[in-house]
Amino acid sequence: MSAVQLCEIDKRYASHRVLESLCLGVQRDEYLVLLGQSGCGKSTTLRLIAGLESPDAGRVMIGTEDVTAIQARKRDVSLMFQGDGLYPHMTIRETLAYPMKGIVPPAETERRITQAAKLLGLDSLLDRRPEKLSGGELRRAGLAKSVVRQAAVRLLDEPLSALDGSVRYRFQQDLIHWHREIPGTTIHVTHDGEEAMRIADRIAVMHAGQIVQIGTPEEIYHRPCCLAVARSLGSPPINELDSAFCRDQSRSWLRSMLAAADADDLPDDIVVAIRPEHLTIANDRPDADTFTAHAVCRWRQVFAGRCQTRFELAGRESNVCGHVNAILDPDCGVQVGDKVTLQTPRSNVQLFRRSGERIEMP
Ligand SMILES: Nc1ncnc2c1ncn2[C@@H]1O[C@H](COP(=O)(O)OP(=O)(O)OP(=O)(O)O)[C@@H](O)[C@H]1O
Repeated sequence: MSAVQLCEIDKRYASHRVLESLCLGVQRDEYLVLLGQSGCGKSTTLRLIAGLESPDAGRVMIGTEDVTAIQARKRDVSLMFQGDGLYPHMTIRETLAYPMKGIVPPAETERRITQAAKLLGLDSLLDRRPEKLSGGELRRAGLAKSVVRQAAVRLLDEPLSALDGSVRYRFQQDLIHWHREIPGTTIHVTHDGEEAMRIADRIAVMHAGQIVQIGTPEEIYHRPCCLAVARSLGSPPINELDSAFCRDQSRSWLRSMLAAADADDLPDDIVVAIRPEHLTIANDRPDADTFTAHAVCRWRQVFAGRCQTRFELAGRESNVCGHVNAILDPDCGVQVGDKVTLQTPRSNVQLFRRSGERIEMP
């Protein structure tokens, strides 16, 4: 059974259509990350689930209940906004206790606050006001509000934004720990593909007001349904080679790929996409099934056991017809200025139409 279900949701602000026939099913107890570029409608989707916005069409289900017309405060949902959402004039303890006043017995309120403080390492900070906390502590205190609320569905809007380095890493671990320790369904919004990959059970990718693909991080990363999804994950981003490159070097190879896929597209209308970590340096003569490209190394940096490189692709008459990023073995010996042949097995090559649609390979 789905914990949250959005069915055919439309949402407009004046004449601006933000969500269009959006459908999303979130399973009970899963950690779902809603990933998409700025402005694609992620926060609006969270606000609709929380009941802070109403859809123009469609239904919002929480569990088996249709909550489309039910007020926010009557939904079993908590929402952590961008930022911490703390009250400057209250201590953290008072802020956490405030929403439970008159609703939850004092002993239970105290138990929940103690549990949240222990879970998030806030014990010694409960009697401080927000001004006396660091950025990471503020975020943990903000999350504690969701912990004490004990809602079945927890919504987090960009919870890691504006945190950097170790603080960000620590808070990310806190989120995973909290989700495992306190059962519930978590929906986390971000535009950061790496963050989504590290944290999600499943990722739902949004584009232009719709969910375009939903799946495990592995599925989304390795089998994106379109170029927009392929671009949303991976750092450095997926390499996209267009027909200018194919005309010069691998046109017949690409024709055979298209024939194998039973696609009648012309090579000129195709984008060849390869993840940077899938490229290696060819030492022997590659077989006919292998993708190859002649390239010149223009940048190289070894960092954290990875050799990040950028190559110019050499076209006919030595003109430059594109660039690719590659993550190579630090021992591969490639230096800036070296002329090499890059290669990858056919199984690592993904083909897309210029319109963005994926061409399935057999
Ligand atoms: N109350 C509002 N009135 C008018 N337009 C709005 C309102 N709220 C959001 N929008 C518009 O709706 C679109 C989607 O906004 P939303 O905040 O859902 O996007 P988002 O994907 O969460 O973006 P970001 O990652 O930048 O927060 C944007 O173009 C935004 O300007």
